[in-house]
Amino acid sequence: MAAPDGRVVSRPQRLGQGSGRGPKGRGACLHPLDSLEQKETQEQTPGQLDMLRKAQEFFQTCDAEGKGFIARKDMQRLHEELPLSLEDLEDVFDALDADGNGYLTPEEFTTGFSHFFFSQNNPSQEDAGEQVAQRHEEKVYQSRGNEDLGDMGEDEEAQFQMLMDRLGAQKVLEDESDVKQLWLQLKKDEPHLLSNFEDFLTRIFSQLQEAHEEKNELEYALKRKIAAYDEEIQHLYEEMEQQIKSEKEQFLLKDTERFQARSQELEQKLLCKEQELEQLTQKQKRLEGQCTALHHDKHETKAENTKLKLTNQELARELERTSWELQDAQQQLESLQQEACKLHQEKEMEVYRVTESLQREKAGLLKQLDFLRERNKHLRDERDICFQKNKAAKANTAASRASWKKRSGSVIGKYVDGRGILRSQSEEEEEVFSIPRRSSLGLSGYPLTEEEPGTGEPGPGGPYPRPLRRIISIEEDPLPQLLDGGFEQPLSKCPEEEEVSDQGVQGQIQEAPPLKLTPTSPRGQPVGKEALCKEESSPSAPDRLFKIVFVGNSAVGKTSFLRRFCEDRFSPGMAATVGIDYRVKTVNVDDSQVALQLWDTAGQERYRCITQQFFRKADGVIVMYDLTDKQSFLSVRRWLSSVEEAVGDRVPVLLLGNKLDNEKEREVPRGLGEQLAKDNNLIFYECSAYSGHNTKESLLHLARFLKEQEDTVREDTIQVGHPAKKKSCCG
Ligand SMILES: Nc1nc2c(ncn2[C@@H]2O[C@H](COP(=O)(O)OP(=O)(O)OP(=O)(O)O)[C@@H](O)[C@H]2O)c(=O)[nH]1
Ligand SMILES: [Ca+2]
Ligand SMILES: [Mg+2]
Repeated sequence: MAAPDGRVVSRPQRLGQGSGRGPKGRGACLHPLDSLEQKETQEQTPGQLDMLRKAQEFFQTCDAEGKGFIARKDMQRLHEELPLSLEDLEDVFDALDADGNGYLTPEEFTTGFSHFFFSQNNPSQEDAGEQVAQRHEEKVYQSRGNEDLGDMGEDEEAQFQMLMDRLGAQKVLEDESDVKQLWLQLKKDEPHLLSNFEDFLTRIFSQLQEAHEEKNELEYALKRKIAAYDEEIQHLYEEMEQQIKSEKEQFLLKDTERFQARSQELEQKLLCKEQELEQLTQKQKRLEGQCTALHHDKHETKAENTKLKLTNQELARELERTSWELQDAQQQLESLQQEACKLHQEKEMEVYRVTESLQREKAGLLKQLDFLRERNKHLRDERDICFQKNKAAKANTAASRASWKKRSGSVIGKYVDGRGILRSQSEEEEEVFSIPRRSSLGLSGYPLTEEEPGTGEPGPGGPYPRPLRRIISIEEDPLPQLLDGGFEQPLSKCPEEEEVSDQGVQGQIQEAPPLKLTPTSPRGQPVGKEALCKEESSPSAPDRLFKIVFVGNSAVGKTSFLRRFCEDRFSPGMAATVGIDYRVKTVNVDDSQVALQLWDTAGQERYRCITQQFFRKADGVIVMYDLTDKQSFLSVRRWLSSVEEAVGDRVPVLLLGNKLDNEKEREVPRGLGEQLAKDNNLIFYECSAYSGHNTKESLLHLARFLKEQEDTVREDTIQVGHPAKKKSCCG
């Protein structure tokens, strides 16, 4: 059996508790009776046989089922046969169960049973005292047997009582009668067994007594143990109670602490809430105050509102009246504006007429000048002839001729050599093309070049007297007299006539009749002269005028472009423009005549400040670059910014990439020009003054744009309160 602590505890097997491991399991093959019979045959003693039989009988009584062994409870069946109590029988069983396994085999039973009887037949093994006692018991047994037969004698009674006393049976047995009867029977029937019986009884009683004592002891030990357990339990209980008490106290302590903390917290919260409540009450009071104030205000506002409504109505009436008045004023203003417009146009035309007359005067003067030059030439020729006659003066004449050749900038010198002989045209052309970018002169014809200072015309009366230098300003607005009745005839002839005139000097000599002269030099074309030619298809006077300023680096082809546009001609090797020049050209734009005053500026750096001033009165600007010259394109931005500096972005700008004919030397891709135009809101064309490609188209585009812009502005100014806006050029 396994104890809780793991140790194996062995215990004597008890009936009813055991696992049923009976004597059969030990291989007891012999039937108890067989073994008894064997013994019977071996042991010849008749007493022993009797005893064995008796024992056999007892065994069979107990083992009624024929199991072959006797259990503790089987022993109780002997209660009726023997004068023994149930407790006594159990004690007997314990005594017989020699190996203590809880079962009595037939051997154990008979051995234990016959022990008493055989001990009598082997006296050598017993001590003498015992033998005496046995004999005495025998006698008792015998006497008892006698008594049983008849009435029991007093002697036998005394004997039995003595026996009982000796055995101390009174203490153990309650009723002696059964034992007495058995004793008597035995004494009478088999007196030799009496002593054995008495021995048996003695043993039994002594064992019973021992058992009793043991029981008492055990009872006592049990009581003690119980007391100890009780005490221990009591102790444990007390300890537990103590513990519970302390736990309780601790818990209570904690609980109270918690409770206190919680109550403090709650108190604080309560305090806070109270404060909040107080604040809220104050707020409520304040709001109530405000409410009442607002209520009052509302009433006041209501009254005011009605007042304001009335005022509003009055104002509305007034507004209506005012708007009527305003409308009247607008109508008046409109009519005034129209008048002003008309006046402006008239003024413009007046100016145009004045400048045109001036221009005519100038043309006349130029012609006079040419005539005078011619006269001068003739005079010189005459003089030269005179000189030739004079041989002595020959050397002097040669020296003077050499000095003339050096002055490339002089004009009259071109026509006269040192010897007074007219130079041939081919000679002059050679000179022109050997200096590719020679400067031309400003509009008014006065030399502006600084690279040729001191280039004087050594006339017969010493150096040529130079008049005051002057650059014509755009503000003066000089215009050829296109609108005058008689302009057409003389002006249409101009280009051919002026081909020969040089811009170098313009005397104030008058009254000389104009002469038709032969062209002397392609470089001699006066850059400052006006292209007074009018479009053949426009017989009527122009109804508006636009001033357009041409800018761009030097040599991009501005002058060439203007020449192509105005005269439909191209002359290679144009001289660089000096100062400023202008041409006028009338074009047809959508059934209306538009005069374009085209201002040709000098691209050279030193004239920039002059150019700048001309932007201010410009209606449009043309910025030109040479598409075979990257640098000229890079300068476009600078030109644009100086235009913007002067006029902001109110003026439309046409960007022209010239020299399209020279495609193989192109340095500026078309895309770049387009992109630049797109970025700056410009009109863009690539053109060629040489081939005439896009010259008319581009300028007509600009003219149309200007016209449309002006139309819009006019419309806008009529509508009051709508300021004119600049239209997008490249849209
Ligand atoms: N191939 C070619 N050459 C041109 C074209 N236009 C002008 N040129 C030449 O370029 C040179 C300069 O021409 P100009 O018209 O004097 O240039 P510009 O812009 O007036 O120069 P500045 O007066 O100094 O500002 C001349 O030799 C012209 O012959 C063109 O369309 N094609
Ligand atoms: Ca046994
Ligand atoms: Mg030029």
